[in-house]
Amino acid sequence: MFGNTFGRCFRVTTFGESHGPALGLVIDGCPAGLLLSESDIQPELDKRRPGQSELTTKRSEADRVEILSGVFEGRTTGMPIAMIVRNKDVDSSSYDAIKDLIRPGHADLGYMEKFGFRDHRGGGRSSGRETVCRVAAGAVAKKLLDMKGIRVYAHVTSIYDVIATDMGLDDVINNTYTNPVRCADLSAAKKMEEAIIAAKSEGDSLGGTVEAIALGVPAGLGAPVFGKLDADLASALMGIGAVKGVEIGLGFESARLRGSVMNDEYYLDEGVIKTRTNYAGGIVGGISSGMPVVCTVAVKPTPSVSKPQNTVNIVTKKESVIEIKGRHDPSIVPRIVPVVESMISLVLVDHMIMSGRIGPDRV
Ligand SMILES: Cc1cc2nc3c(=O)[nH]c(=O)nc-3n(C[C@H](O)[C@H](O)[C@H](O)COP(=O)(O)O)c2cc1C
Ligand SMILES: C=C(O[C@@H]1CC(C(=O)O)=C[C@@H](OP(=O)(O)O)[C@H]1O)C(=O)O
Repeated sequence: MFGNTFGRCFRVTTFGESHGPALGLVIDGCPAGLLLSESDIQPELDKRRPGQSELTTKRSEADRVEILSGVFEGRTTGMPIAMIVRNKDVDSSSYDAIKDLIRPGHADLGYMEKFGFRDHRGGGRSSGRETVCRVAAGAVAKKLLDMKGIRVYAHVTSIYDVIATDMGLDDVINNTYTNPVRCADLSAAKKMEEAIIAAKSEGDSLGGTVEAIALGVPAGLGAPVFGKLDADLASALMGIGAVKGVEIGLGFESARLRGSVMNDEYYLDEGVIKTRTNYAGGIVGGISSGMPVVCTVAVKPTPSVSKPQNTVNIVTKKESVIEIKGRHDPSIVPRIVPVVESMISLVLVDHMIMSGRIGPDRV
């Protein structure tokens, strides 16, 4: 079945369900010789794991990663790297009451139409829990990119109507993971936190935006027609649950500008061609320009809310009302930040290997 594998050269297959015994992944195409242990992966999983604050689902998972293969004497072997994370705090009981009701905004109906059955215990493969696998794979990608001087940072820029001020790179690097909102503007982070808690107390949820920047990306990544770098990034980011929009550079704002304003004009810096602005977000013609790659994603509010909502009972075929109890993120936005970093890292490492900048066999 296609749909569970990412990538062309650095391929990642994920498996497992949110309410099964474990989730896991296999990376095929990681070059040999990379120093790798669980301690490289765990800190990234710790940024994403649930149950860390009032702003997240109460499901309490340690998300301890185990490497099962592909590493010998502390280095990757070039063979498939398999990892698992065991589910420790599964509680399917809250789903019993909504067994026959499809949740508005969640994947229930689509999965049922496609596969012809309904596993009512949580979201299964459509659960945000699956992103634990993407973050584990992203940690390996980040290590490979780091060796080439490429770093990827994401941070929350808005939650509903609270907007962070433009942050400098140092603030993004130093502040983002110091607060539960994952926002580099600390005073906006406080207001965002209050907004999420207020929505939660009303049985509701909030969305927002996350910006990401990749530094050190060399010019020349991406293909001119198919496999454009911006198209691959959009696909990878849109493939994260709850992401409803992706912008590269100025994105939708560019539709309101004139060409003379939007164009990043060139100049010579001691013989090197550069641009002073970066409205294109570091990609022109599907190929990286050497400027930082900048993307923004729009994240919808969590679909599972406890406010009553209209739906349909799939057994009685009658209209009904659903009230979702259980453990849910009142906003997905803070928890998606490391997932965004991971998906961008996976796309970049794939292109680095594809273009020969990282050797396919050994680092
Ligand atoms: C990190 C993360 C956490 C999520 N947490 C929840 C949650 O607690 N409850 C929920 O209903 N949806 C949650 N979602 C969103 C659903 O998984 C997603 O909305 C669903 O799969 C439908 O996909 P779509 O929104 O992309 O159409 C989460 C998503 C991510 C990425
Ligand atoms: C467990 C995680 O988030 C889950 C994402 C999720 C969903 O529907 O996406 C629903 C909730 O899970 P459950 O199925 O246990 O009710 C969240 O707790 C996680 O991200 O690790």
